[in-house]
Order: sequence, then C-alpha cells, then structure tokens
Amino acid sequence: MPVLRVLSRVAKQTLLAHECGCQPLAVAVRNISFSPRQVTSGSDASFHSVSFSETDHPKVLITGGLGQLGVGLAKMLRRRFGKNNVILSDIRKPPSNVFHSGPFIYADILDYKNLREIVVNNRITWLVHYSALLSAVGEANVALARAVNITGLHNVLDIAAEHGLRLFVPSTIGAFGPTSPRNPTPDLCIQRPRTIYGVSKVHAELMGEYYHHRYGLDFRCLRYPGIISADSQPGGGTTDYAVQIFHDAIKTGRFECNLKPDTRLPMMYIDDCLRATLEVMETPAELLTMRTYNINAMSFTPDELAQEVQKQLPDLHVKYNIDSVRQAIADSWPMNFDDSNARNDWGWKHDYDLPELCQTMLNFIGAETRMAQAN
Ligand SMILES: NC(=O)c1ccc[n+]([C@@H]2O[C@H](COP(=O)([O-])OP(=O)(O)OC[C@H]3O[C@@H](n4cnc5c(N)ncnc54)[C@H](O)[C@@H]3O)[C@@H](O)[C@H]2O)c1
Ligand SMILES: C[C@@H](O)[C@H](N)C(=O)O
Repeated sequence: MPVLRVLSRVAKQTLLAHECGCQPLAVAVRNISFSPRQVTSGSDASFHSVSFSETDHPKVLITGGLGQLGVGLAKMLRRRFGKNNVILSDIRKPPSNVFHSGPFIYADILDYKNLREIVVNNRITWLVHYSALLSAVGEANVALARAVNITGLHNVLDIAAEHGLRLFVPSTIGAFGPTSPRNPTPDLCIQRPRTIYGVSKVHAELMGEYYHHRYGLDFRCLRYPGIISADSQPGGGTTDYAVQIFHDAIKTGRFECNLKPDTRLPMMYIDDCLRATLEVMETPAELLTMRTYNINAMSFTPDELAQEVQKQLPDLHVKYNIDSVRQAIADSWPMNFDDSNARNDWGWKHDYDLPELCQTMLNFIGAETRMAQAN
C-alpha cells in the first residue's frame, strides 16, 4: 500500500473529524456496550470488548480454514503476526502437515456457544470468516447452504459484535445476478443473484454493514473473483475449471471444460487475494469509505486460458462438456469487475495478470508432479 498516500489521508480524515466534532469510527467500535444477541436472549454471559492497540499483534481466528483459501491465509498471517497468534479452525480433520504447522481447533460455526468459548479463551481480536458452501455445492444442497452461509454468519456477527472483534467476511462475484451490469460491475448496483450462495453473500454484506452502522462492528468485506491456487483444491464453485485445467494439462494433457469457451469471468491468483485480505484488514478505518469492496486482477474465458496454457504446453487438448447448472450461474455473473474504489481508498493493486498466473501455476504443479513421480 502506498504509505505516504495512506498517511496523508489519515491526517486529512483526522483533521476533518476534529473540525466537525465527530469521533473517528474506531472509537465507536471500542465502545460497544451491548450486543443484539445478548439483549434479545437475556444470556448471562458477561460481555466485554477486547481492545488491542495497533502496535500489538492481533490474535486471529479463521473459520472454515481447511478450504481452498484458509491454509494459505494462515501461513501468510503467521509469518506476519507469529505462529501462535493465528488459529485455524474447521469441522474437518486437518492433514498432518497443517496440524503441525500451527494452532488448529475444531469449530462448527453453527455452534454459537462453542464459537464464543473459542473467542473468549483465546482472546481473539480478528475473525476471518471463511466457512461457506460455494455456488455449485450450494445449489446441490440448499438447506445446508442456508444454514452454514446464513445462520452461521449470524452467530459470527453476534460474537464479533459482543467481543469487539474486527471481522472479515469475504463476498464474491456471485453476489451479483443477471440484472446487474455485467461489464463492468461496479461496487454499488442492483444485486439480485439467482443462487443460494449469492443470496447468502448479499445478506452477509448487508448484515455486516448494518452491524457496523448500528453497533459499531468493525466489519470488512471484499468481493473476491474466482480464486486460482496450485496447492489447494477449490471447494465446489463455478470457477473451479480455471484450477483444474492446470492439473489436467500437466498430468494427462487433456482437459474437459464444464463452461462454454466464451464464458468470461473475473479471476485472481491466490497470493493477490490473500494479500488484499491482509491489506484491507490493516487499513486505518478512516480510509474505508465503504465496508464492502470489489477487488479484481484479470478477466478471461476458458478459450483464452487454454490458449495461454498451450503457449507452454502446445499438446494440451481441450474438449467442452457443458454443465448446465454451472453455465447458468456463470452467465448471470459479472464478466469484468470494477474495483476502482479499492484502488483509490486503500491502494489495492494486483500483481498477477494472465501470463504470470499461468507461468506460476505450471511451474508449481509441474515441480510437484515431478517430485511425486521421483518418489
Ligand atoms: N475460492 C474462491 O474462488 C472464492 C471466491 C469468492 C469468495 N470466496 C469465499 O471465500 C471463503 C473461503 O472460500 P474457500 O474457497 O476456501 O471455500 P471452501 O469451500 O474451499 O472451504 C470452506 C470450508 O468451510 C468449512 N465448513 C463448512 N461447514 C462448516 C461449519 N458448519 N462450520 C465450520 N466450517 C464449515 C468446510 O469444511 C470447508 O473447509 C468462502 O466464504 C467463499 O465464499 C471464495
Ligand atoms: C466465485 C466464487 O465465489 C467461487 N469460486 C464459486 O465459483 O462459487
């Protein structure tokens, strides 16, 4: 992030706050004195806000941390804040390398009391809420998606508000629908998604922003594009093809794509996505003119991706076998994402375009495959 620009904007915002007699937002967050759940349920738990100064390391809990994104995020945050300050959690059993790389705990986001106990006992100050059912698996199990993505979010919001946490909840390109402007899609426009995943993410954006304005919750949200990673598998989304093509290109030289060749979607390499997440979490609250931002890196079609991979692996053979559920979802999503607010407010800038993405993915998976063959 351009430090000078950030510092000058903080100074400007602080002056403005003094001039109008307003307090900076962070003060309101630290002064939370009640929570919606405790007021309505009459719970006898004592409530207190955990405050931490910006010079202390945050104590981070990641929910749904064993999916495509959580392990990489934990690795990056542990490098920055120390191994024991970042706790990964999920309802699945962690593989041995993850279990031995830092603190891991069982946390079902549908179990409110258990989640609250983890937050209290570990003095959590930042919560990164990654648990979710993605677009394609969500359509296959709407009841579970509704429970995890909506009821689970309510638990997380209440606990974050009660304990004064800084809360990150990712949203997605899937929070838009066929009536949204698709090329490009701005931050603020009509959002009428047609998947339970999209509906739950619009709900998360609105609830988080409501809690921010109503209770001072320090809610931060980025709408991620489709994320592409080499060392973790996607969890059942519409953009999964853009990961699978690299594995199949190297292992078999043949790839069957479940979207039409001209389906254009916004995409991002995982390192950019995780860095954006840390950057927005560290941005001074005064710089955030919004609480939900689009972020983007590139936009491509399966045909363009295949052509880029074929520059390295010319023998790759691509066949199209369309999945009607995924195609209908993709056809309702943004083709290009306008992330100018993120770039202007907190200096968002991606590092990876399509050629760098392909080179990095092929190098990583190629090296991994050669090592596996040698053993
Ligand atoms: N990967 C992407 O392309 C992408 C794009 C946009 C937004 N996102 C968002 O980022 C977040 C992380 O995505 P991901 O790709 O790692 O997802 P993923 O599907 O790979 O992982 C989700 C994790 O949630 C866990 N989970 C399910 N039910 C749970 C419960 N009751 N309690 C606790 N954990 C539970 C699962 O076990 C899984 O490990 C999600 O919220 C997703 O919507 C991802
Ligand atoms: C785009 C994103 O939210 C996810 N990868 C999905 O396709 O469902």
